[in-house]
Amino acid sequence: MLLGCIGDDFTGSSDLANTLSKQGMRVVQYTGVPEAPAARDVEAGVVALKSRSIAPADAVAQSLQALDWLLAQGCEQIFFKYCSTFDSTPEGNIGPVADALAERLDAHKVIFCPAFPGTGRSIYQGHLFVGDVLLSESGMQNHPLTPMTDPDIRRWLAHQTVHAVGHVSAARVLQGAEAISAALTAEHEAGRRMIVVDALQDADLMEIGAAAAGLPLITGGSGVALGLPRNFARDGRIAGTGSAWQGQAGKCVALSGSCSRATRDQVALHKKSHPAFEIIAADVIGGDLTAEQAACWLMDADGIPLAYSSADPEVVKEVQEKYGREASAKALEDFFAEVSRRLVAGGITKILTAGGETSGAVVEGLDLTTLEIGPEIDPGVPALRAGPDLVIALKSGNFGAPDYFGKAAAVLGQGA
Ligand SMILES: Nc1ncnc2c1ncn2[C@@H]1O[C@H](COP(=O)(O)OP(=O)(O)O)[C@@H](O)[C@H]1O
Ligand SMILES: O=C(O)[C@@H](O)C(=O)COP(=O)(O)O
Repeated sequence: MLLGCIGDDFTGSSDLANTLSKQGMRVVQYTGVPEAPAARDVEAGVVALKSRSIAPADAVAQSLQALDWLLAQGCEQIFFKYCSTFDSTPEGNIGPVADALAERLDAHKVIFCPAFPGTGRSIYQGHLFVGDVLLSESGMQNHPLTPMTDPDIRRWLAHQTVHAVGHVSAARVLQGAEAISAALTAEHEAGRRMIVVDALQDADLMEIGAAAAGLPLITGGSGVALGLPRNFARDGRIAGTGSAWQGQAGKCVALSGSCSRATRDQVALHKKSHPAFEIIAADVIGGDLTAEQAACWLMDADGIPLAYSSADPEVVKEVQEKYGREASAKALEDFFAEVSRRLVAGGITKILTAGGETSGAVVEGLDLTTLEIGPEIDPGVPALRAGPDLVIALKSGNFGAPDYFGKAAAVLGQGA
C-alpha cells in the first residue's frame, strides 16, 4: 500500500476512494481499523472512521490507531480526509486529529485544502465558498451537528489546533507546483505548521498535488487527492487499472437521514414518482414507530421506496430542543441501522443511504468490513460492493443531482 487514508466519516471516505479509483489506483475502503493486513494489490487504503462528531480525544485515539495500521501496511504518505465543507466545531475534530497525526509523522508543512470544485466548493483568500456563496450562508450554518458559521477556514482551524495557521493564496497556487512548494516552505520557516491552501479549480488541485509529493501528511477534501496518484504513477508504482465492477440484480431501497438542502430537494423529487415514508423523529424516540414497521413498509412498496427523516431546519431545531441534539441523532441513527439489518435479512440487495452519520450507522449496523469501489453515480458518490449479494451507495448529504436516488439505483444494477 502506497497511500494511506483516514476518513472522518463513511460517505466522505467513499468520496475519496472514488477520486483515487478514477485516477487509476486500486482502492479499498475499510470500515474502522482492520484487524488483518491488507491484500497485497491494494495501492490506496481508506480507513473509514465515524469520528467527525465524537469527542475530540476519541477521534484522536481512533485516528492514531488507523495511522499505525496504515504505516504497518507500508504507506509512504498519509491523507486525512474531512468534509469539503470543513464540518467541525471550534473544539474539533479536524484540528486535534491533524495535530496528532502531524506529531506522529513529524510533518511540518501540513496542507489544509477542503476544496472540491466538482461539487462547487472552492477556497479563496482562506474563505470557503459553496457555489457562489460563503460557507456560512450555504445552509451549512444550520447543520444539525456541526453548524458552520464562519467561512474563514484559517480562523475556524485556529480555534482547533495548537499550531500557528498559515495560508497559501490563490495568486501563488495559480503560479503552479514550484511556487506552491516555495510558499509552503516560507510558511514553515515563519513557524506556521498548519497551512490553508486556496484552490478554485481542478487544475489548481493537480498543482497542489504535485507540490505535495513526498510530504508525509496532507489533509483535505477528496479534491486535493486528485493530484496524488500522479506522483506514484510518475515513478511507475501503480498498475493504473483501478478496480473492476459488477452490479447487482434485485430490489433497491433508499434511507435518508440527511437534512441538508441538497438531500431535501432529492427527497422532494423522488417522492413525486416513488413511494416515500416520512420518519417522524418523535415517533422513533417515543417508540411509536419501530424499525420493523419501517422495514416491512419498504420491502412491500413498489419502485424505489424511500424512508426519510430529512426535515427542514426549523423541524430539526424543535426536535433537538425537545430531546437533545445527540440523543435525537443517536435515536435516528440506531433506527436506520436496525432498518437496514432487517432489509438485508429480508433479501434486499441494493441500499442507498443519504447522510454521512446516517450512512456510517448503516455500514456499522450491517457490519460491512470492506467496500470495493465501483463507478461514480454523481460527483463524490461511487457505487460500492459490500459483499457477494449486497451493493450500496453512501451519499454525502450535500452531494448529488436532484434525480440522485433514481440514478443511483440504476448504477447499482449496472451490468447485472
Ligand atoms: N428529523 C430530524 N430531526 C433531528 N435530527 C435529525 C433528523 N433527521 C436526521 N437527523 C440527524 O441529523 C444528522 C444528519 O447528519 P448526516 O446523516 O451526517 O447528514 P449530512 O450528510 O447531511 O450531514 C444525523 O445524526 C441524523 O440522525
Ligand atoms: O467532502 C465532502 O463533502 C464529503 O466527502 C463528505 O465528507 C460528506 O460528509 P456528509 O455531508 O456528512 O455526508
